[in-house]
Amino acid sequence: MTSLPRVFCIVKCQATTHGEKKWHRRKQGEDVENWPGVKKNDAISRVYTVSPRHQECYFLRLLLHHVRGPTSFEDLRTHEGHMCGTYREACLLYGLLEDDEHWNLTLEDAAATKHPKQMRQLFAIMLHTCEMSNPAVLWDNHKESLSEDIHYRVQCENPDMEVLYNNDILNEALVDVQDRLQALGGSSIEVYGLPTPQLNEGAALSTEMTRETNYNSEELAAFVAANQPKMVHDQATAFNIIMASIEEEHGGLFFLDAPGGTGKTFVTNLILAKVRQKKSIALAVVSSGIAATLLDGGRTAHSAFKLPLDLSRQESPSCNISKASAKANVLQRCKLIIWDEATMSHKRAFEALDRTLKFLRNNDKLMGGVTVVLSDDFRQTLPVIT
Ligand SMILES: Nc1ncnc2c1ncn2[C@@H]1O[C@H](COP(=O)(O)OP(=O)(O)OP(=O)(O)O)[C@@H](O)[C@H]1O
Repeated sequence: MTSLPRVFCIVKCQATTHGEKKWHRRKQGEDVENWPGVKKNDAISRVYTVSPRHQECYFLRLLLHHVRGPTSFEDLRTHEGHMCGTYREACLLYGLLEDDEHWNLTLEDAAATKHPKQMRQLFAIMLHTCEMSNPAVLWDNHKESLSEDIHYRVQCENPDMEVLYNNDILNEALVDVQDRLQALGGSSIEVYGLPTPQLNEGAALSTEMTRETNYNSEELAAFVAANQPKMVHDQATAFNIIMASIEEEHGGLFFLDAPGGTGKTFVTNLILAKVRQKKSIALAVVSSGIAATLLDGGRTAHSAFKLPLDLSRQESPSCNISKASAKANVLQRCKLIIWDEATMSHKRAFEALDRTLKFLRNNDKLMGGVTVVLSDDFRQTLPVIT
């Protein structure tokens, strides 16, 4: 019964005066050779109208008008042998979408005269109503103007360092654009091809986090490119083993031991740069303040981990860091901890760190699954005489 309307239709019989209705077989055209079930005829038909708001449907409709002889949806999305992930991308490759240059100029003009908050409102309106071809490229071109007020606020909170535009600043701007878009009744921001904002980043723009993420990737890449080839065989072996542990997220505890002046600090600075270059967090701590100046971004272990001062008197000490604090956020996200001059620290300092990392990261592996590199030279430690 379900196929009845496809095969038959009911029409009024012209011959009778009473308008009697009769079933007639539908005109279906001729079969297409090698395509069972497909018919062809010379009838003119209509394609459904689709609103540009239903983005992928709209782009599919656009392609149906321009691509000749497609045999499947995949075929429709394929341009010169490359199958696109979306119909929008295929439309772009076919040159069916208009250039976004006038939207680019609009945002450039706004950047010169408007407050970043007003720019974000403008960008949200543009996303919602202007059917731009590639909003992600516009975001990329103007993300710094769109988040300038947030950058300024973070800079005022951290007057002793030059704050760079980092992912957390851009994330806050994206969250604001998303809120404004939703207030206008628009879709979620990913629908427009923009990065998904992280909503639970309350402590992300804290001084602690800014300090650990405020690195210039290009400068670090240049430093790595200049120094990595200089490593001697043993340095390269240590470097590769530690980098593999970080990249594969195996965690583990390493001890970098070599006589003084043989390049331990050289290797650790290279590892720090390599990790930070990828926007990951790498903490560099040392036991004494003066040695902290030798490591890039170095701090004393007591300051970074809030170690208790009376380590020798406590049986099982742990760091004074609560789970909701900014320090905890840094330790939860960090991939590497380098502890130089490790032989100068009390063994309970390492036990306290181990306990704290396990607790903060909800991970029972050694050091909560973070790769920890201890570095020093026992030969330089004076014998303790009691
Ligand atoms: N492969 C290398 N190529 C060029 N210079 C290097 C290399 N390895 C080490 N150096 C240089 O040698 C000097 C001493 O190295 P470094 O300070 O890293 O040694 P160290 O083992 O940390 O010493 P200490 O135990 O006294 O702290 C530094 O100036 C460093 O830049």
